Amino acid sequence: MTAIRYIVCMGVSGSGKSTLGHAIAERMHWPFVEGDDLHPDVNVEKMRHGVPLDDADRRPWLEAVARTVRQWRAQDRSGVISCSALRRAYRDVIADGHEDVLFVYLHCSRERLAQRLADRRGHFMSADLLDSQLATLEAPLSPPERALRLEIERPAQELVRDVVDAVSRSAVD
Ligand SMILES: Nc1ncnc2c1ncn2[C@@H]1O[C@H](COP(=O)(O)OP(=O)(O)OP(=O)(O)O)[C@@H](O)[C@H]1O
Ligand SMILES: O=C(O)[C@H](O)[C@@H](O)[C@H](O)[C@H](O)CO
Repeated sequence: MTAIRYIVCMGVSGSGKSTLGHAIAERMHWPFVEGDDLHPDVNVEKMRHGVPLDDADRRPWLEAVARTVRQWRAQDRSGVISCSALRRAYRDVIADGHEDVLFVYLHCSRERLAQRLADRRGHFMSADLLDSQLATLEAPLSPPERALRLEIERPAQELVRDVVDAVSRSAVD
């Protein structure tokens, strides 16, 4: 099996992608890129106003995420990135035909997600967008995709350990 070199923390808004992504990157000593920082300003304004993004809005953003992974690969470096990557077609853009990308899918109940978004301060994402995010989500199926589903109710340290184990196993299998 191809060794995992890139981790995409994916899931709907508020599922904990940034939080877990940081923790994984720190544990692995890999760089972390916050996928939200790659949105064009026009997307951020839409989300701030509670307007869901569509496929056309997401295209330049997904291309920027894919470019980040491509640059890491060209430099022979590993990395972790957060990106909702809600649909299979979006993940295909990011994986770009390579098998070295693991999608870590953060799963959570709607109630818990709504609570987290309500409690969160200082983030542009409107909590009103949760239902459209859930409607858009196509949960990854592994196989054919290379994905690891994690229940985010579990302690963060355990989630990090599961990801590290998956990466380690992929290097020896
Ligand atoms: N394991 C956890 N346990 C409890 N709360 C958490 C956990 N992980 C994240 N949170 C909290 O949930 C909220 C959402 O987390 P985070 O910003 O990491 O999600 P996200 O998926 O990156 O969101 P977005 O896509 O909207 O940027 C934050 O307030 C964060 O502190
Ligand atoms: O795909 C989308 O609808 C959005 O881009 C979001 O998911 C954000 O990037 C992010 O997660 C918000 O905080």
